[in-house]
Amino acid sequence: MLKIGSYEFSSRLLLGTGKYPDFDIQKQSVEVSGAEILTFAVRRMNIFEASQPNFLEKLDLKKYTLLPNTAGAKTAKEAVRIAHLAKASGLCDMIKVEVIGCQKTLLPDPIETLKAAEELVKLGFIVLPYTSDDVLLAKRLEEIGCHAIMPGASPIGSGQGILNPLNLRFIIEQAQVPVIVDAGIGTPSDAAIAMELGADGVLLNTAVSGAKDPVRMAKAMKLAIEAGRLGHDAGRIAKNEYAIASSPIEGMSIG
Ligand SMILES: CC(=O)[C@@H](O)[C@H](O)COP(=O)(O)O
Repeated sequence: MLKIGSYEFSSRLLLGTGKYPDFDIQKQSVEVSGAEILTFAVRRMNIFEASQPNFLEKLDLKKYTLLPNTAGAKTAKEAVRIAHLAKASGLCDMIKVEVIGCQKTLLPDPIETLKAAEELVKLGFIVLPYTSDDVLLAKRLEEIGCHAIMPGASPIGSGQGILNPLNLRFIIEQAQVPVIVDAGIGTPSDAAIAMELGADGVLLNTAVSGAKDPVRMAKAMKLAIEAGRLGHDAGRIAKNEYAIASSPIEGMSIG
């Protein structure tokens, strides 16, 4: 079970809802992924205008927990304002804090992210900040009361996979709240590695929505995340410098 604040989920895949070729493919991808948490940019939605086109309109929203995100915010103040909008729409009291500090790399601004997260925790939101893979910043975010930490694997949409597995491992080792690897996942094996490292979940979007066959990729991601988790829980063997025979013959008499 993935527990975030008072919420519990059986799927450890969190899926983004943007950039699909069309809404039917989005719907099928979401369904086969088994994801229970869907994230969306509040700024992209006409949350108060039922008559306006809505990019979540094909989805049966009763089946999912919506995780609004503050994409588009460049300051803590903007992120807090977007979070208030999301809460006022009654969609969910969880918020993914995303405060981007650089438009070219889309890397998060650590100071504004920390400020926004701190304020939103105080206001009673369930706060999931998207952060870099900085180990000490992850610690600070947990200390101020964030309910999960979402370190990036690599820049959003880059599909480069996990650039610094050691940092992710340190973040995971020290965390008492769920760690959800977010952004930069390119392939199912990237997602599996995140889970093998001990992550509690993976949030991804582009790897599925931009795949040649998004529906198949959504299924592959589901299976990879399940396999990675299973592998982690099963406990990997130690790495050895030299070979160790798989079928030991010591003590056996060979005629
Ligand atoms: C949808 C969302 O929240 C993105 O900002 C997220 O970080 C996913 O990144 P990828 O598209 O690289 O998976």
